[in-house]
Amino acid sequence: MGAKIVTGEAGYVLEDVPHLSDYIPDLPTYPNPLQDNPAYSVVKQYFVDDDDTITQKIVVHKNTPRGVHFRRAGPRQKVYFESDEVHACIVTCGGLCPGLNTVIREIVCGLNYMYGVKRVLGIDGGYRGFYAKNTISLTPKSVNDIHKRGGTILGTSRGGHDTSKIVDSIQDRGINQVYIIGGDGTQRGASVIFEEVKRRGLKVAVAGIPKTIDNDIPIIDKSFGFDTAVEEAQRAINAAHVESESFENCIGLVKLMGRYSGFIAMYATLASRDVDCCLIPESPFYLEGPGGLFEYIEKRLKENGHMVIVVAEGAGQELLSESIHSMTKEDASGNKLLKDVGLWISQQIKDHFAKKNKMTINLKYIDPTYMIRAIPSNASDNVYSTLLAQSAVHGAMAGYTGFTVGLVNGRQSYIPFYKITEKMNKVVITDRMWARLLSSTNQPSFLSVKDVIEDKKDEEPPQQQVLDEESCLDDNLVNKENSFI
Ligand SMILES: Nc1ncnc2c1ncn2[C@@H]1O[C@H](COP(=O)(O)OP(=O)(O)OP(=O)(O)O)[C@@H](O)[C@H]1O
Ligand SMILES: O=P(O)(O)OC[C@H]1O[C@](O)(CO)[C@@H](O)[C@@H]1O
Ligand SMILES: [Mg+2]
Repeated sequence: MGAKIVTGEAGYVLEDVPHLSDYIPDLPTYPNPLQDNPAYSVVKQYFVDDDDTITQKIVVHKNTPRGVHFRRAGPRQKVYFESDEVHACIVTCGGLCPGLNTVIREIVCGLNYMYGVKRVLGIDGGYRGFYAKNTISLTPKSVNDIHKRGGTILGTSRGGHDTSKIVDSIQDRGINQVYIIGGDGTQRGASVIFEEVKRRGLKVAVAGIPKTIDNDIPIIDKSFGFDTAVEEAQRAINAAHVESESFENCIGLVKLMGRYSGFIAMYATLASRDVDCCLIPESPFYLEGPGGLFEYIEKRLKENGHMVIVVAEGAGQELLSESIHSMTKEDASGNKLLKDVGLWISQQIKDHFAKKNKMTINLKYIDPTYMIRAIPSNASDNVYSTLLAQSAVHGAMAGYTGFTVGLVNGRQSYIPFYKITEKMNKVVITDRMWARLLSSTNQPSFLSVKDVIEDKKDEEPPQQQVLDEESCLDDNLVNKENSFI
């Protein structure tokens, strides 16, 4: 389906989400049952006005266009489903992330407590569970405690997305609301499910809830579970620091998740203050020679006797592919399989210092990657996950479909799938946040002045990346940094 674009004065653009009534004529509407709910009856203007939209661009100049907006999430006065007509299902796909169980819990409880919906199914083990497994019945009672546990009670998987089998299963089971929790790949899968549902003319609302521990989804302020992951990473960094302080010439090395986006490593480094060097996929580095990593390590050890290095799993992959050849190239979803930068860099450092009898060093390597995503979410991610789940429920009940729910500049919004899947959110190393990190660690930038000038001469701006306050005036660019600071 083509984009639903509404324009207004002063360069206002609404990138709207699809609605069931776009392709099913004469759908009946019903008063929102929340109007009789005692908890909400005291709230003035509880229902969201249909004209409410959220701006993507928060820093503007006097004469710049108002730019892209998204539909504000929340309960509507009229709903498109009667309570006992709803038959919902929930699926979780891709990697784990703290908060998954909270989102599941709050969809089930939100549907039940706010809209009186009793029939909710869990799909077992990701997309393939639609056609290859039995479903799990979910009630407020059965999900009551799950937010205290890590992982997903539904199980998850990569690969196995067979659109027509999935939509057949939706149709055969009489499901009319589908809640899909997952990362960029999952949202791409959700988008094709929506297209197929629409092609068949089904009254089925498809709602995505974005999940990514790497924080690599664009538009949204940040992903649920990210704060928890950064907090948990502190424990590994602290251990690396304690170890490195206790031995002579000791390097504590911590590998964190971050396939293409180094946000966890960057924020964990900024939070810790004990890190001397942070390596991320977006910032190429080199080992040998002036300005290289070995020279910096030698300097820090001479100055301080110890150091801590944090490396994101996707960092330096171009260096590794020169020296390690691996047979398996992709996972079941088609994501490139990475080589272990932590082990590789540990060996390179040891070899370098052993080679010329340069210095006797100790190196302690800590790999907590799965530990930081398998834990339950912290308090703030629990609240965040709850709001996302409730917004998704309000959207589906109001007949919206083909949307991902997300926080944009601190407000819950409905975002069309294509905005979420067309780009990837990455750290912009020529922006202020990375400069803050460099000035906090004092590590080399691994960029010569010439590189920076060359970079700036590049015709294409870095369109899909998180930008700093001053660089968000271009309509095409994504500004997300304000919500982080
Ligand atoms: N282009 C696509 N079309 C249909 N389905 C897709 C597409 N890309 C991925 N999927 C499906 O989405 C599911 C999850 O994808 P993937 O394993 O890439 O994880 P993800 O959602 O990106 O999460 P994360 O990367 O955070 O772990 C898989 O079942 C995969 O088959
Ligand atoms: O080993 P798995 O489960 O495929 O997951 C690893 C990948 O998943 C992620 O955590 C994203 O979900 C990446 O950071 C990591 O590369
Ligand atoms: Mg992904």
